[in-house]
Amino acid sequence: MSLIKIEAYDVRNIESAAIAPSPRLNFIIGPNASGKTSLLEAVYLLGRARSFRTAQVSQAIRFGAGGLMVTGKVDCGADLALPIGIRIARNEREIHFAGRKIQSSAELIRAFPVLVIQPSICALLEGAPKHRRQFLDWGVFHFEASYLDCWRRYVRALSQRNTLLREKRFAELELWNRELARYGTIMDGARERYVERLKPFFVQSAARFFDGFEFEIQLQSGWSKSRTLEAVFQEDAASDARLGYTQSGPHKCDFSITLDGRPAKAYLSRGQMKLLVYALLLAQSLLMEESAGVSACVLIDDVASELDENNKNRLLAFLRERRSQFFVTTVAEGTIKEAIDGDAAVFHVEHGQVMQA
Ligand SMILES: Nc1ncnc2c1ncn2[C@@H]1O[C@H](COP(=O)(O)OP(=O)(O)OP(=O)(O)O)[C@@H](O)[C@H]1O
Repeated sequence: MSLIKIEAYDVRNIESAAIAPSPRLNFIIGPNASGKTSLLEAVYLLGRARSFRTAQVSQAIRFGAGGLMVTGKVDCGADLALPIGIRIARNEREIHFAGRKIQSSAELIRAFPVLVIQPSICALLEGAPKHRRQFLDWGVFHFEASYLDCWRRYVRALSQRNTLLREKRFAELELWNRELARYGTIMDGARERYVERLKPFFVQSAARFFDGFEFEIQLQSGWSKSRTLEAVFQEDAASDARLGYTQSGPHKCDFSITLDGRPAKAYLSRGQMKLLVYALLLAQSLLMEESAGVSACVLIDDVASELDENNKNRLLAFLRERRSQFFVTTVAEGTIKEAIDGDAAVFHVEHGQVMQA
């Protein structure tokens, strides 16, 4: 899936921009603070209905404007291009896809899968486990149609169980323990399958940046598999009640990456960590491209940051081989010059104005 047209209004410093991107590589070039990230933000909003820069999407509205709007056309293959659009005002949000208004951002996420790689992306491996759960869940969501429903039911049951624990209403726990175990077990199975699918693609993409390193992804389910999930919830009820929350379960799931059996994040340099995260996210897009029959649009903000010439060139060579759509920003045209081929589109951004080269 790729965006073949995009119009953005009042997104950060962009008052209005209209571009016709390439279905493959798109380079966005401009000085600091010109609006390159703002353009990526517009694309991200179309696929996620939220910002990748801030938790409050309203902060993406241009100063002084009442709301922002992004519209586009998604090429779904087989000569089918569907309109997509989002409008965000301070207290309301409206999403349209294929000519109708949609209520949940889940539909949008499915319609236009978008991934972002930004300078702070190392948080994926170095930050809190919630980043890694989001990474997994976004991936699983595109493979298993029932996953979202299951995840929602789990979250609801978890919240109920935590309330009962805090209020010491133990007689009512059993029902929620069962509900939680039922959906938690399904979620765990889906995450395990996803990681198994991802592994060969991760090995493939990591091999592009690291010579002779053997990385492995280790999934931690969130509880010790020596007990069933239902047994965990039943047996831990007393200690959970003392804490006031459910200590174990798929909501505590995490994964780590090891290098020859050691935690990679303890040994790699900053630049290597960045490459490892690149490898992980590109593996996610590769997996989609090869197995799910759809491809994600990948946004790469400030491609040259922290990468040496050799690694940056390896990355660009890798992108050129892919069928996915990429939007890549840089401050200096020289950094990406060699990757500009006949299929690529180049955009220059200055003071919030976007010009197609
Ligand atoms: N809501 C907003 N309204 C107007 N301007 C904003 C808003 N949010 C951020 N800006 C400004 O928009 C400008 C462009 O920011 P952006 O992050 O897009 O720049 P950039 O080209 O990616 O720069 P860099 O290369 O430094 O990362 C900045 O001056 C920023 O302060």
